Amino acid sequence: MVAVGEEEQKKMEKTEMPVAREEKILVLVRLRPLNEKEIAANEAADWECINDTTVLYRNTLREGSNFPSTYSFDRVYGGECPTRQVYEDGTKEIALSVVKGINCSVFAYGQTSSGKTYTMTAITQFAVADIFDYIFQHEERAFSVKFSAIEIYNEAIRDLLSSDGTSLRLRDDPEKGTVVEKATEETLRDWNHLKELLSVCEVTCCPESKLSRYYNLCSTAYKDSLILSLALDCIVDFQTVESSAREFVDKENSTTLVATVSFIDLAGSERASQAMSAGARLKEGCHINRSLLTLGTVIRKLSKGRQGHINFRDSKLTRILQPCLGGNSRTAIICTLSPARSHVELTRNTLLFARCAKEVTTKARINVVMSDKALLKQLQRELARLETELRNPASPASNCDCAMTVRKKDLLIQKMEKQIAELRKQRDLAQSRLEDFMRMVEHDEASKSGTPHFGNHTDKWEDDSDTRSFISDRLSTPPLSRARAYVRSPSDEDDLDEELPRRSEDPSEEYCREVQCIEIEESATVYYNNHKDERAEPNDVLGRSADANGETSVGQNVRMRSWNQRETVPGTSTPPESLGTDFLGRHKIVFPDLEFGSSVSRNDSMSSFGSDSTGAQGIRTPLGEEGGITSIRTFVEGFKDMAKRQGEVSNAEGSGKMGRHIGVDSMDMEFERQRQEILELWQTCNVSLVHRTYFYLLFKGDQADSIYIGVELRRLMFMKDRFSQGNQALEGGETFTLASSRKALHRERKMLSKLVGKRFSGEERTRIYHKFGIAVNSKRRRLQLVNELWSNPKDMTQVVESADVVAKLVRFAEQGRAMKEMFGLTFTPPSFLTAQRSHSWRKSMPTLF
Ligand SMILES: Nc1ncnc2c1ncn2[C@@H]1O[C@H](COP(=O)(O)OP(=O)(O)OP(=O)(O)O)[C@@H](O)[C@H]1O
Repeated sequence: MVAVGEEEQKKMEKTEMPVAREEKILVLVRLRPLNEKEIAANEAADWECINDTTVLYRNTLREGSNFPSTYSFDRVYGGECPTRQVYEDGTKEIALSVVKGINCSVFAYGQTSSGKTYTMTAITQFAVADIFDYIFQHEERAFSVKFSAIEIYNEAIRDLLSSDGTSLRLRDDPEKGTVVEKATEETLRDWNHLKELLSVCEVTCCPESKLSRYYNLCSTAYKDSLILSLALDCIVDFQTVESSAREFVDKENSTTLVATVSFIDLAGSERASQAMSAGARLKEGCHINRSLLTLGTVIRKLSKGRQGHINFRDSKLTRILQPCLGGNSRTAIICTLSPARSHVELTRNTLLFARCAKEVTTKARINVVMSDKALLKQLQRELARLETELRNPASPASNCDCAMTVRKKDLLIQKMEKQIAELRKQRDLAQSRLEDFMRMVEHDEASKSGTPHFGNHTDKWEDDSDTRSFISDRLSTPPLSRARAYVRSPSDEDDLDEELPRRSEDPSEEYCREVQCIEIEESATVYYNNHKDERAEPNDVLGRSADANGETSVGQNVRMRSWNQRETVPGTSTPPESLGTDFLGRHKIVFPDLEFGSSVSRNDSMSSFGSDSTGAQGIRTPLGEEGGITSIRTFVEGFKDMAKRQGEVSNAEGSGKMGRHIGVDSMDMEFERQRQEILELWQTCNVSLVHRTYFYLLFKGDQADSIYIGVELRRLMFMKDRFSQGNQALEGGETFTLASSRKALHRERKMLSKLVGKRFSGEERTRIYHKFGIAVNSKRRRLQLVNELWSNPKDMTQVVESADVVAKLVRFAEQGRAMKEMFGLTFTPPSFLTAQRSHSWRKSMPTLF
């Protein structure tokens, strides 16, 4: 083996060829002239090379066909073009790569008598001559050229340099890939020696083989060879070239460049149907068909990018050609064509093959083989280094390695400890939820059997850490500061989906924070403290009292805040920020978002418009210069009317003037009407689903709840009015429109959809999907579900089910009064009011879970 030094190898790699270079197969097309027979048969030449790269089909009679009329390749050559040019243009560069340690191959593909052998004969001669030329010109390098030749015939491989005629086997070599086992290799001395060897091949090859014809062809210009070509798969000439710089020969640390150039003359590409179809010929036809069909399949698959299995092993031909087709080789394919009209289909097939072939890439690299000595030396060096390290663990290098390893391990341990802690947390949480669930079951059973259950709920409340923290958050954090914590600029909106999960691992916490309160500070307690024993003025649950002018005013700094302080959910905002008393003792409402001033004194005499039983009429007035005032007035009017009605009802009931039966009926109807209106307004104003759920579950239509319901109704009407006028609502420095409220609702639905998988088991989800008419296997079913939630205010069953689902998603536990207080409405209505029966919002709560 001849060797080159490492230095030299590096130099070659740098300057002449990268270690591995990906390139497409070079595809050349050669169109031969009409042969004598074709001319004699008056054949027309339908194909023409119109420039260096394009072949044109010029049969105008067939213009209507679906086939393209032009085909382009790296180079095309017409009939007049000599083989020398075909060789010089591209093939030479590829073939000579072998002297630089790069495998290469040149093969000819085409139908019988299209000129494959004619071309390959010359190409092989030119290439071998040039290789020797190169060798002689580079005396500083030591070359060795070895020659071998095989033929593949009926899927049998024969060694053409051996006379015993036994068929050779293919072997998969871990380093060299597929090799022909025991093939004779002759070291070439010069060009004459090659000619001698070729004559040996001529004797040993199949009498009908291509090689014998090859030599015949040298003296014959034309031959009809259809049958002969079918009798042979291909002839492959291998020339293995090894080289090194002479100065490194026999040096211990030497390496060798080894590469092979293959010249492959394939059989005709005709289909088996064109083969002779009897006896031994049929068998030959089948083999040929198999080889060439496999070649076609392989090329087609490779041209599509090597996806899936490539069936190289389906034929001997493709096994041998594997490196040339997609591996470590530079490859040129010369596709030969006949221009005759009678061969148009075969010509097209060849062109299609060529088209695919030009998409195939190979990745050739310089093949460096180390001599045994060099390899041994390198291994010894490596061994010595490892031994030194073992003997001396304190060496700086190993110390450094150890320290690095320890650091890595430490980090890993830390990470795992965090994971363990997280898993523990999750386990505890799961446990507590399980306990909750068990309590709920117990509670349900207890309530069925008539046992009071509020205590159970209280237990649940105390045990549910999420809910507890939520409630304590609500009660301990001032609503406005909480709101500020969630203020977003409009530009943040688009990022919400990405941001929300980062803000909190559990999205439900976000929702807990979103549910805010209306605070009527002091009023309730003040009223209650002042009037708990004074049933003389029981009719004003707002704590209003008649002033000197007989006007009714809101008592003791009744201040209102939003049910939902989260500014990104405008549907839940409440317009008046505060109601206070002005210097006259009359009560003022402060609307920081209104343009006409920060404070408007309320004077009942201004209130010329009447409100209906709900106070809804006046609110239709637009918020203009005057309209804004009237809307506010209406808002306040509503409160008065509401309180008045409640007073009347209470008085009537208290005095017994109205029959209880009549009172109950009318209140039921009123409650129903208000409820329906609120449900619809929630939908219209895009109110948060969590808010709807909390409100729905907390306020059941008890007498004590009527104030909340009234406030909610007015708030929503006010909001609807603002939105319908295209106005914005300002809340905590942030403005909202109907569109932004819709966006906020959309975001909320998305967040809720993320909780569906967390909060419900598979079985529960199936039941819920079923209830909401969502196909269990449909795409994005969670999103479908949350889109359905609270979507139809007229469908009470859906409302009830939606409330249940959302409550479960945000882990709401019905806490009655405690939750109401969390909302900030801390009225304690007089006992005669609370003594009434309830009109439940939740008429029938289906069992979902
Ligand atoms: N470019 C050319 N110029 C002149 N004659 C050519 C050319 N190409 C091929 N021929 C002639 O066409 C005939 C068939 O060529 P050749 O035997 O090389 O075809 P082939 O494709 O190898 O066929 P087969 O598959 O049967 O081996 C030969 O007589 C050859 O001399």
